[in-house]
Amino acid sequence: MPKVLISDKMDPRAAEIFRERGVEVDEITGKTPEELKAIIGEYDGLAIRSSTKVTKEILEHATNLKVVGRAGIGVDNVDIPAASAKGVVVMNTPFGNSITTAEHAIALMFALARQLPEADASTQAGKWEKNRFMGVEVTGKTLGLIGAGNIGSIVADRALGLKMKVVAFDPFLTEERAVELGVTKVTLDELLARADFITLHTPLTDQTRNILSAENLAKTKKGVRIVNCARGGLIDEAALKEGLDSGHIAGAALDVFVTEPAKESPLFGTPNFISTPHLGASTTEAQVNVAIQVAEQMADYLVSGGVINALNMPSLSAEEAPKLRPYMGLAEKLGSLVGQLAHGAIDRISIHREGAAAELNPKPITSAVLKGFLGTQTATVNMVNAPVLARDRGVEVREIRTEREGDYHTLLRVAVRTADGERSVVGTLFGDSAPRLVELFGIKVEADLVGPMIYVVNEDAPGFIGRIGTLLGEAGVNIGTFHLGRREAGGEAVLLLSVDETVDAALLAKVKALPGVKTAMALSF
Ligand SMILES: NC(=O)c1ccc[n+]([C@@H]2O[C@H](COP(=O)([O-])OP(=O)(O)OC[C@H]3O[C@@H](n4cnc5c(N)ncnc54)[C@H](O)[C@@H]3O)[C@@H](O)[C@H]2O)c1
Ligand SMILES: O=C(O)CC[C@@H](O)C(=O)O
Repeated sequence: MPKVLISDKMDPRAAEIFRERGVEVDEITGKTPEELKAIIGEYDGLAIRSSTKVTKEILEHATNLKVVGRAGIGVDNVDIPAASAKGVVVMNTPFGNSITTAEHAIALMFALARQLPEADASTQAGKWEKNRFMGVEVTGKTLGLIGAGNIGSIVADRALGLKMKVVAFDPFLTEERAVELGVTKVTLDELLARADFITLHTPLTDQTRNILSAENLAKTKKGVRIVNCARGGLIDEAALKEGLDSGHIAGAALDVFVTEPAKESPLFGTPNFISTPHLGASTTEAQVNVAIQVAEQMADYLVSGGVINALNMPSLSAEEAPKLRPYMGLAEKLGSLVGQLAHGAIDRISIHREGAAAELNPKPITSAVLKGFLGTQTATVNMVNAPVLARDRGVEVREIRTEREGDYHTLLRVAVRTADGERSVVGTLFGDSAPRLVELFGIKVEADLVGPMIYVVNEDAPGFIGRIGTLLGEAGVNIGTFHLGRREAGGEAVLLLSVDETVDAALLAKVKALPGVKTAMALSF
């Protein structure tokens, strides 16, 4: 039974769902990194929010770990490259807390517009400073949205409902989507010049870090009010403090900080500055949503191989998984075969799905081909990092589908481009489950690709099979299966033999020395 650790505070529904789905679960929160290292080896899954830092060191101790599930959106606390290198799938729950976070941004915008926290503190201090707190309306004002993804678009919807005008800066926002959202797509400079309120909704990346830098803050309209419920680091906190002190910025509300927990900050105590302790996702509804989603996704993966919302692996639903599994087995074998046989640099792999295979989700099949192919070059490849490794090695990957059925009702064809031209291997599933090679470099040959094998290319001539059989027999090598194919009678022939143990180089040299043999290689699957 797979075992999961919930290491951050999470709604109890998560543990219930794991148990209902046949996954053992421990809830142990508040562990130090050292304590986590000591226990992580026991677990197949790790369910977290933002407190647990899944570092390279933790992953090194996670000998059984298969999946990290983030109950939330941001995965800044997970070393995804290190997880990918270990074949650990990293998932998040991209939608469960979006409404809640958008509502928090709107709440902070209103809190700034009417100075609610300061008015509250003053009133409760018995001051009744009615004349001190003069606010502004949001109606008719321009909201500048930096990032118009899930949360940004909900904020836009709510702001439009409040009769604000919304301008958005997001390099990935299409004109069509902007029209659909009812926002005007603008450049960052236009946004800075026009916005009465600015709200940020991007991830923290090299492009977005300090997107509100001192220079950009200086380009904002005097009296601007700024909200950040996305990630600390999007705003230069020192420059923000200067802008508030000078009065250029009328107010700022931060839910997120460069350093969290933010126990101290030069911003604390600044007039017109509001802060919350990373509460964007903290509503009962959002926490139930993300807890349920993360547990369902992780249990699907651990129990049936379904992959949803993974950041380092293609999606694969729990329904698809059983259907795709035999194809992934076939794909890996074909990738491995072509990796073992094709010589020289390969700069392109094409994966053709034909007949029934054309209907399937291509991504897991592609990952499996690449895993098989790259597995002949490196031991550290897995389904998760295979596409990245292929890209890093300059291998272009093409996915091609043909609905039409040929001789077989379902086929996978893996073709590689080498300096000598394109070479392909083709396989099918017998009985929809048993992987079988049916063509090798243009020659029809049916074979199971299992265990140690010998591949021989020879001239088709009488007596050859007897000679190789005798040679292997004399060397004490037992032949399991024997598969023959040829281009035409008397032409080039291919022989694939499965043997009970790997043949050594000396025996292989004797095979190569047999009359008519052009190539002889040991293969393994
Ligand atoms: N405060 C919280 O508790 C809380 C809760 C949930 C999410 N978040 C954070 O909110 C942020 C947004 O989440 P989301 O679900 O909307 O993400 P999303 O991926 O749906 O949207 C992000 C948007 O940012 C845009 N973007 C990327 N690079 C950009 C750039 N250089 N300039 C402008 N736009 C850029 C993307 O195109 C995308 O549209 C994330 O950082 C997430 O971690 C915080
Ligand atoms: O888990 C939380 O409370 C914060 C979540 C939030 O930062 C997110 O990115 O989803």
